[in-house]
Amino acid sequence: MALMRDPYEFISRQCRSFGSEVFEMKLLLRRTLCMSGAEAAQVFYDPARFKRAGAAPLRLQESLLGVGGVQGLDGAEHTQRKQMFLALMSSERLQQLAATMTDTLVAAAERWSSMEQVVLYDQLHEVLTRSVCQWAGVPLREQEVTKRARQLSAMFDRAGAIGPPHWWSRHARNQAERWIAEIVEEIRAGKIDPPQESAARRIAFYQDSRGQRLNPKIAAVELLNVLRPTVALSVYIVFMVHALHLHPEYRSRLRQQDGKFAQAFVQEVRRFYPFFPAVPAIVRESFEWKGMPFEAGTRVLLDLHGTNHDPGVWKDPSRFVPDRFLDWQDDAYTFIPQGGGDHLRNHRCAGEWLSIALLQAALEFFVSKLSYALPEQELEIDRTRLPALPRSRLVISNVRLI
Ligand code: HEM
Repeated sequence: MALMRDPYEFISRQCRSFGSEVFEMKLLLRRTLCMSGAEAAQVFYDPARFKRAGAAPLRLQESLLGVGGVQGLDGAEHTQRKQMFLALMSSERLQQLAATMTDTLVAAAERWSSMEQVVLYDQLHEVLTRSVCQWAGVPLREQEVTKRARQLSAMFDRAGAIGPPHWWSRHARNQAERWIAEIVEEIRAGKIDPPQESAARRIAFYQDSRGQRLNPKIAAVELLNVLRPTVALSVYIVFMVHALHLHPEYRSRLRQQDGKFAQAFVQEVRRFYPFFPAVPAIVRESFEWKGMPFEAGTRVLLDLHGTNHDPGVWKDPSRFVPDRFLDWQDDAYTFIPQGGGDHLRNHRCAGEWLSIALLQAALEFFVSKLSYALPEQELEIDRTRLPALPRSRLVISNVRLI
């Protein structure tokens, strides 16, 4: 299928060939509308027009997302659950996680320095698993780190695959949900006592509008909604190291200047590199847009990657130019690598600020704290896999802490 063969470019390419921001196609035998661009995003993030219940394909719920989590909620129930996630993201807490990740990177780099070659993508899964479990109040014994890192990474790294890798992703989700549901029950029983402000405690004791706690399986889905995507930041960190390698001219500015240029660099990594291709929703009530009928119940995909590369908004969109973000006016619909609209009212990523904080800390680590080389390898980005990655998964060598 064309979308699976070319997940990142398909929608924007078709839009260009039809000369329209919206077109119709059949996806898994269902009529599906695909939209691209900032204007499309503004319509897509209007909760009066779209809902999320039933939007995600079953194969993604069984692997990447889980069933019963915030992604599939609408209206007041969504806002209340989303508030719980956003309450975890104070800047103080994010700085704590960034500091934990940097310490974990330093410890890992000591090991890497005795290795001939380090496959960064794989190593980062363990670094981020250790860091986020500690921050979120999830107990993790040393001997289970590798197993849990594999389970958390399989949920995003294999979810989009076909056949056995996808089944492994589903199996990993089942195992991880069982692990976390048990932890939730132990927290409720007072056998584990994570810190007050931790995700594990907040989610275990979260109550809905009727004063009901989440059932342990759904609580596990939500706690995994914090752990899994934090480990998925390994994809962006690999892209960041890839960008540093291809653009060494930025290194001295990153070392010398205040955080503003580092932030611009991180934003450009999020804009430029392919990660989440598109997000789905269902038309709530029929309406028409750009001459296209949007009938109630139709599935719609919003093109995230294509919107971030819209030549009408971004000058030379396929060039990596961090400076474009130095005077960029933040807006909710033109730059949407982690969804658009409002973080509370819409389904925009709950972990966007966390992502930026960790990417900035990782950037500082790779620029100022680590010396390394890139041996010969296939650095070309494989855009047919989901998520896209350099074919080599990014190998570094001659690692030394500075
Ligand atoms: C690794 C980089 C990340 C990417 C590319 C990413 C991307 C996204 C995207 C595209 C969405 C859906 C937006 C929509 O449906 O409109 C989303 C939602 C979400 N993300 Fe992220 N995300 C990332 C990291 C994180 C992190 C670190 C966390 C938590 C710590 C997180 C938690 C969530 C949650 C809970 C939702 C559901 C929000 C809702 O349905 O209201 N994500 N993310």
